[in-house]
Amino acid sequence: MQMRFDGHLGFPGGCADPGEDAVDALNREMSEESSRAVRLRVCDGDRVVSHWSPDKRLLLHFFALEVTPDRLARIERGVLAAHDFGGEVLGTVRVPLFTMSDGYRGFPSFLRNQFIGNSRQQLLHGLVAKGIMTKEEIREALSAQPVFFDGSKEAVAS
Ligand SMILES: O=c1[nH]cnc2c1ncn2[C@@H]1O[C@H](COP(=O)(O)OP(=O)(O)O)[C@@H](O)[C@H]1O
Repeated sequence: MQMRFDGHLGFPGGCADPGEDAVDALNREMSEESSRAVRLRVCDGDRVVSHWSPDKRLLLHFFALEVTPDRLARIERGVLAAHDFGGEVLGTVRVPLFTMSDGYRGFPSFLRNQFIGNSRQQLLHGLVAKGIMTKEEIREALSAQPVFFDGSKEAVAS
């Protein structure tokens, strides 16, 4: 994912310009927000899910690409030289997909960040759709509570 200018996490992407379809728009946005050294291109078959936001009157499409660890590292380094780096994009972050022995640090803790739009929902949906996590693992992560120094857990509002 990426840290945005507004302090929220989100995915590379943005609104389509007039005359663009979702695939064209995402490929353009990725070339602005991501590495030019590593050419990232999606096609319609990479679309995982679409959500309609009645409030914003936006149709939000989520695409996923599988990359090797080496290619991911090149993408991350390349973002530092991207057109939008330091402006709209403040950097990329890897999502920790593990949970530590306290039952909270790692993925559950990551989910407590601020996410733009429905990007948290897109992340969770994508992890299940791609077989990376089960729905049960997602449920557990969403209900995990932080552990404080004295061993107590965050009070859950009733
Ligand atoms: O990663 C994302 N997932 C889902 N929705 C997002 C994401 N990033 C931005 N949005 C939503 O898309 C809309 C446009 O976002 P933004 O202002 O970043 O696009 P822009 O790059 O076209 O200016 C906002 O309503 C925001 O909530």
